[in-house]
Amino acid sequence: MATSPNASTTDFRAFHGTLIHSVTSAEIDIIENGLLVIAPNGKIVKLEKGIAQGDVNDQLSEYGLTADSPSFTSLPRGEFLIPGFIDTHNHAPQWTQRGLGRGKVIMEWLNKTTFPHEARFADPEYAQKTYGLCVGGFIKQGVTTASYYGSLHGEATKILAKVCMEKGQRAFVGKCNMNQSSPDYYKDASAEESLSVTEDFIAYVRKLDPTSELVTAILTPRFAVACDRDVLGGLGKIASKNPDIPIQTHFNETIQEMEITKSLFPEFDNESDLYEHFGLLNSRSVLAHCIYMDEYDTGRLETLECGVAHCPVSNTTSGNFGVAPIREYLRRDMKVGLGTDSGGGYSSSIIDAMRQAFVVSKARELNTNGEDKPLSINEMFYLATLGGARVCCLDDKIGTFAVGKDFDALEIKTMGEHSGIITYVEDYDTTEDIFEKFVMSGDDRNIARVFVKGRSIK
Ligand SMILES: O=c1[nH]c(=O)c2nc[nH]c2[nH]1
Repeated sequence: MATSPNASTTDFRAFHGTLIHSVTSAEIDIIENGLLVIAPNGKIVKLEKGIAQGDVNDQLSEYGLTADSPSFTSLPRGEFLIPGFIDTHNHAPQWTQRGLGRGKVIMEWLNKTTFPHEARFADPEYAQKTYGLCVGGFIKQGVTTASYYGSLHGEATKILAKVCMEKGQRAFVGKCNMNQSSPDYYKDASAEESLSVTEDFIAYVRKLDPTSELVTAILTPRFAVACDRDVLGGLGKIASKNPDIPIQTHFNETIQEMEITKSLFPEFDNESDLYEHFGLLNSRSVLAHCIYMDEYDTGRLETLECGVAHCPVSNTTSGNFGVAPIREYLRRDMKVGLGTDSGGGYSSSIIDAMRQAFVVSKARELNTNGEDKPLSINEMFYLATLGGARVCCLDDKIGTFAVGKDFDALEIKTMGEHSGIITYVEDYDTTEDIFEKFVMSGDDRNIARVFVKGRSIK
């Protein structure tokens, strides 16, 4: 068993200043003079609003802290805390191919750009080096939780899980199942092998992190195109035997992919029926893209409480310009969050994903003659935080600063040495202005510290 990253933390930690988190998909709470106290186990034990600087010591005394303690942070103007970003769809092996193959449609991009690259993860040394860079790179950009696809290799995917654990990132990690429609050099040897490597991987993760404090195995059929009926059915059985294990796949991503799916599985009229038949759609399912949706598919995902991983950068820059109906998902209060789809897109930043989600929502407004209004700043932020937590069924644990949740957070700085190239903060800016400047023009230089379960990991 790996040592818990919090084992050496013995002190309470506290912050005083501006705290910003979502209340609903459309509303944020900007808490001025907030006081947040975090217990040594990483849980938030106190959240108070409107505490004057002079009253901080009184509020902290029961935790053995004062305003002079090293684990107390006072956030001056231009600095604030937000919940950590949640990347609901991320291909870890594609870290070193981001941006490659723009303009290719999905099958050409997979065959020419992606599979030759992912095949390199047969080499554990390459996996160790690349996954270290990948997980470190996402942490640097404020991703406190990621849902990762690994490659098809069991050993490399174990390395990915271990790297997340060691670096302290919360993660779902999945061995990618794919035993058809790909070249022989990058394909599971058989359905049996695909499933047995998956079960071995699940057992490994259960040992690595027995209570899923940070790392959880996730079932990862790449997409129906890449899996035969035995693999899909076998994964469905594993899902029903392991009700704590989430499932991720790609769903209604491109017209080409949907046509190939139909030709391989003619007995199903749509992808909802297909994945549901094999036991892969439930409240733990994280479905990437969900772009080309009719009322039937949308209704099934709503009824089955599946989560949608919206990946606006890859949806609009690989092959077609895919406009997912996010306003409709929000209207129905479906679970929807953001994915960088690192590799599928060119950016590994959730801040970029927020902004591109806005661009896509403007396109959707055009496509619907103004009916689907564009996303607001608050909605973009919700998708990156609480929305993502809901997609991962982790909203009882993370996504806001509610007492009892784990402290997964980003300390944002917009002035001085951390200002980077953010839109300049003027004396007359309100906190709302500064927050909007961060969402629309900030980057990783504004993310001074990253916390997962109360532990500082950047
Ligand atoms: O964006 C994507 N990235 C992938 O690796 C992939 N595989 C199937 N479908 C996919 N879509």
